[in-house]
Amino acid sequence: MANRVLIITGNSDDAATLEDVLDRAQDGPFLIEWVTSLAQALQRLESHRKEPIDAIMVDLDLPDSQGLATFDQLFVLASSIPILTLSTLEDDQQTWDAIQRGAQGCLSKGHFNSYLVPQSLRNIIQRKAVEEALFVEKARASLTLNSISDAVISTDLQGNVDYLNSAAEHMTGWQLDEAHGLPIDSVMHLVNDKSREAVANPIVKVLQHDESKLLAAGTILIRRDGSESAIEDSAAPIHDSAGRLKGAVMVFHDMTAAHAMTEKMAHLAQHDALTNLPNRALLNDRINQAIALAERRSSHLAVLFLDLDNFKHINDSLGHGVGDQLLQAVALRLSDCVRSSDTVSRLGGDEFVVLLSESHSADDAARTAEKILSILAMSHTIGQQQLHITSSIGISTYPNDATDAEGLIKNADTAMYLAKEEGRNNYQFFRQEMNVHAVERQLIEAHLRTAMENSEFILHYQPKIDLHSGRITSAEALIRWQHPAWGMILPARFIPVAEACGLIVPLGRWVLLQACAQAKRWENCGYALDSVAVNISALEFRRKDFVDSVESALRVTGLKPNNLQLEITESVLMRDAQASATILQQLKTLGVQLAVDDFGTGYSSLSYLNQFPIDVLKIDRSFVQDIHNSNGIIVSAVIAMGNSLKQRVIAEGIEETAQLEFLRSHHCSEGQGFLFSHPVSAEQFANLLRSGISSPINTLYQTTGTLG
Ligand SMILES: Nc1nc2c(ncn2[C@@H]2O[C@@H]3COP(=O)(O)O[C@H]4[C@@H](O)[C@H](n5cnc6c(=O)[nH]c(N)nc65)O[C@@H]4COP(=O)(O)O[C@H]3[C@H]2O)c(=O)[nH]1
Repeated sequence: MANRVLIITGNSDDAATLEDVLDRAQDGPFLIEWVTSLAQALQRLESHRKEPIDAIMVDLDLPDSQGLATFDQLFVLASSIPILTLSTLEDDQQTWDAIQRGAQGCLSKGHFNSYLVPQSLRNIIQRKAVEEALFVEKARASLTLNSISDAVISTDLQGNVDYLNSAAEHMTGWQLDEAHGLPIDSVMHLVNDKSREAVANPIVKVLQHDESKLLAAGTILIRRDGSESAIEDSAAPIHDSAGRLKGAVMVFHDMTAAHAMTEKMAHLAQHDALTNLPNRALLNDRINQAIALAERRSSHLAVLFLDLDNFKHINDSLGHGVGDQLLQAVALRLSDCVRSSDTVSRLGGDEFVVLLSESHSADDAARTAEKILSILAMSHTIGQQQLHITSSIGISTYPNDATDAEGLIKNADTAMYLAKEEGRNNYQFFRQEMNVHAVERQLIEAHLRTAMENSEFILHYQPKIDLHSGRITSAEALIRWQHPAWGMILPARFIPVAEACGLIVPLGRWVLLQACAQAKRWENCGYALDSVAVNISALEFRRKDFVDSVESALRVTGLKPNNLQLEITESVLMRDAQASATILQQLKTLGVQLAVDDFGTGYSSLSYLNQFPIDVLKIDRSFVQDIHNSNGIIVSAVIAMGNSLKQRVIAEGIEETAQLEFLRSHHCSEGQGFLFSHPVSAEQFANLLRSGISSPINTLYQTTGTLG
């Protein structure tokens, strides 16, 4: 491609010679433009962008400008174009000055006809092009280095800093011009994060061994202002084109945020997000560590499995927000109950596990469990509400109950279930036979699921007797499970399982329907029964559709509401007395009779009892059977209370004539128990209705004469 050359000279001979030599040049082709004055030259350069000039040849002595002033003015517009001055030998100083100011060289007048002229011109054009490319390359490198987030710092062969990019300036606190020439160690002060001892700069090692080096892990860079950041990366040698070592460069970046993020991720992986307590994974680690320690010291440890009683009810009725806050409050209280060497963890839901890693004896664990029970039972203020909650705890110990984390947790869980069955708000130590119990539960649950479809349940009925007339007043329906292989199973074995897995709801509906239908059949046969009584479990009682299901059973069977008695245990009623009062009121509106079962065992608040629309109080069997030892103090007090509240009192579990005599003499109106009859099938019950009760009661009536 032709190179465009601008010749600026007032001397037409010089111009002609130059044009001639360039025209003939083999290094060409050249396109020549000739102007005679500086003004014309400047004018031409204005349009340089449109038609670029590749080189300028200028005589500094022009008609309108002389000497270096000519060069200076020209250079303002043509700094990127290589310029050769045309001079005489006498102009030596001026030529030198022009080169100092940016000229690429000079051509001596009198030698313009030489083949060296086009050659020199070609050389300076090429050199300028290379310089330009280098400049662009350097600008690009500089821009890139200053816009990356990695810090880059380089040194010469002696390890003195010769470059820092912006990120390195920011991270070290040193500007390039301040750091330039300083030893790398004074600009980058490195220490180990743990030992705080100085760490050798990898640049020094690179210069010693002429090979790349990684920065030691855990290196901290101390900035000029004393602040610190964790850094990571490597250093490498810089070689010249001949492969000689010229210096070293180090690239590094701030790991502080990444380290913090890693730590946060590790924390999240091992902790429960809601309570910030260790989760199951971390708990397992801690238990395994504690076991290893206990093994070396031949000591003990204990695992407490804790479950909140009726937490689901709080969650369902007050919302998950309140439930979450309650769990957080429980987490805090639990943490306050134990030593710092112990671990409180949340497994999920309302299940917590406490590891007592320095439990010296079972008594230690029992004391902690008692402390936890009483501290959690204290009221919790959540927002505007005062919440009351109890908990059930199962305890397993190492090495007695299990020798690994999984076994200890599992056995404590099993013991916790027993604590629930024992009436909640208590703790139980694991015993090996509980495992048998747990396996049995699972088996029962599996069989329960098909028992309904296979019609394996039947109802037995136990008569309630008017203790003054001996008449059968009503029947209590009691469920039995006739398992094809296991035989007759009593409710104590399967009702708690059905309650725990929710099967009690369909089962309870079936009982209600069957009992109402049977009562209606007896009514149709002309048997005068006041009512049939049905036991209602906590889960059924709290269901929103419970009142509807009672109403539907009455409608379907045609039994009058007043002929149905619902027995609800005292502890179920008292668990949330206010809510219970509402449900009882709805049932009362329906017209059914309401009885408090197991009365005396559930710590009733008498003020509530007074508000409940209760018809019947059933004195728990344990009090009746204790009449002999306690002179019947509780029984007589309950009878007196029932009479004053205008509630009928029924005594459960009458087995002995002496008990019957006591009850009658204290004006207890009704009773049931083996003394009169065990629970019997519907047919046998019909026989009883026909023939009446043949039991010591009749003898009693005969000997005492009058009734009531
Ligand atoms: N030692 C002794 N026991 C006597 C005597 N008289 C009656 N019993 C027993 O005492 C229990 C009375 O029922 P409960 O207290 O409501 O206690 C019931 C009740 O809580 C529950 N249950 C029974 N049927 C149902 C049902 O259909 N639904 C629900 N939710 N629970 C039921 O199972 C519990 C146990 O029922 P059963 O095994 O049938 O046991 C019955 C009955 O057989 C006596 O003189 N001495």
